[in-house]
Amino acid sequence: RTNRLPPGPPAIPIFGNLFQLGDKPHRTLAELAKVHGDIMTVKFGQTTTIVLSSETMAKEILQTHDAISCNRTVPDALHALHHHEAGIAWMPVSTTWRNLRKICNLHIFASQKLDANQHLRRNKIEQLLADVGDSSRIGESIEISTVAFKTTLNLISNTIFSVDYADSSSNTALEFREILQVIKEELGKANFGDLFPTLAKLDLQGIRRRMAIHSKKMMNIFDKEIDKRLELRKMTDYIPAQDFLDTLLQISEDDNEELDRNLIKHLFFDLFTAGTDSVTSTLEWAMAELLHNPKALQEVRRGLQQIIGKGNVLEESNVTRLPYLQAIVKETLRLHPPVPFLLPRKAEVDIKIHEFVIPKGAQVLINAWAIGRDPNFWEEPELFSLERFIESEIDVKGTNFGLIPFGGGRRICPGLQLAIRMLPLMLGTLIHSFDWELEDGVTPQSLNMDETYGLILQKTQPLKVIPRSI
Ligand code: HEM
Repeated sequence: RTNRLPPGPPAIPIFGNLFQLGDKPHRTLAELAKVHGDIMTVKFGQTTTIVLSSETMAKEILQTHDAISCNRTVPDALHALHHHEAGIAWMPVSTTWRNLRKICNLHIFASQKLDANQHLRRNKIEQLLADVGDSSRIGESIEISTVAFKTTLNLISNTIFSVDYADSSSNTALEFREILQVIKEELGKANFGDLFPTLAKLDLQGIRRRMAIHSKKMMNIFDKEIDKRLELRKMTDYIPAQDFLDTLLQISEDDNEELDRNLIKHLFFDLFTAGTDSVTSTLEWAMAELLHNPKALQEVRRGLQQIIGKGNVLEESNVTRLPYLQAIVKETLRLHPPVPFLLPRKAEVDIKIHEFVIPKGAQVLINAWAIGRDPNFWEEPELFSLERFIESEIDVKGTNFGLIPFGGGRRICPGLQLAIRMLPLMLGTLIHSFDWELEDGVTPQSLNMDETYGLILQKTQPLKVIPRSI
């Protein structure tokens, strides 16, 4: 029987491509995985979506059939400004996409490049320390997602432009943050056009129109950054900034066919939208899990004290010697992958996996959340345990299909290398420099760990903690 797919549950879309069962959105992923096994069909409107929820199914798509499933189904909102044709995350696999990936891998996210601009991130970590230090002096609690977002946005904006976009005193930064927020809200809305593609052009909810207005504003900010830099680059005594912008302008000057201004701006759009919330959410979950599991926190802190020493700062190069710090990042990404269904893929032809055929044109979602908790792959999957990654080869880099928070195959997240530098650096710094107290009445056991399912998997109750200087 090769053409049968199991029927799906009654599902209603909560936004774009994603689903809610019944009235409990935060249980959605658990329901999908536990009730419906490792392959499930969801039909709604004119769309058919196949959800895959096991390591073996993920491997079929991300490895065996990657070549015929590596294009995306694109949310209608992203047709604004033709982003789906120029943005690396959404355009089909093509010569332009390959070039952009090559540029990212070789010139932006390569180890030597990230080594060369780590001072940009170091500065932002010092600012994080100063901000948290201010709160600790007056004994006030902080929302981890707020400081995590500020630091992540600054880390990314400095890595790209050598500027602070999380610095509220500049108008551009303020405007940028507002636009980013509105874009995320529009992208998170249930869009009728995604379910009935033949009606999408009518844009009944105005989502595409508003996306176009805000994306244009964001592109204008990028234009200004590019113009400013081009002026600087004309000066004879200009010293290159070692950031992404300089690198991309150099590549564009060498060969404008390969990379023009439009592609650069759409690339920035994707880097900011893909990078900020995923890192922020992971950091918040990692802190929450450590406070929920004090023994794990002690273990990570002990390692930091031994390797870094009291009063010294953590550097990116120290992380390889801190296995528990690396393990906490992996364990957090296993339990709380920020992009729980990865980004959607599309079956270009009928795809046969095991005894099923995924029909041509169907949207394929890989449930990384369920795979990270699959008892057939993980021992005691609900248990938060750093030990499972000590002396284990399992990594997040797309070759172990039981742990795929960054996806896999051709479309694996290109920001992976940057993310796995930023996360331990921020997390290690917060743990090494401060003791963290939960607010009155909250104990490690009673800390709320509910997940809310939005564009990104978030903590339902933001984590609030009081830092105490060590
Ligand atoms: C914890 C952090 C992050 C996680 C978990 C994450 C996860 C993901 C996932 C699941 C995908 C889709 C992969 C697939 O389809 O197989 C993706 C794609 C992407 N990510 Fe990330 N990401 C993170 C951070 C970043 C950062 C920091 C950047 C850049 C600054 C970034 C840029 C991108 C881009 C450009 C794509 C699209 C790639 C393509 O379609 O060719 N991500 N990411």
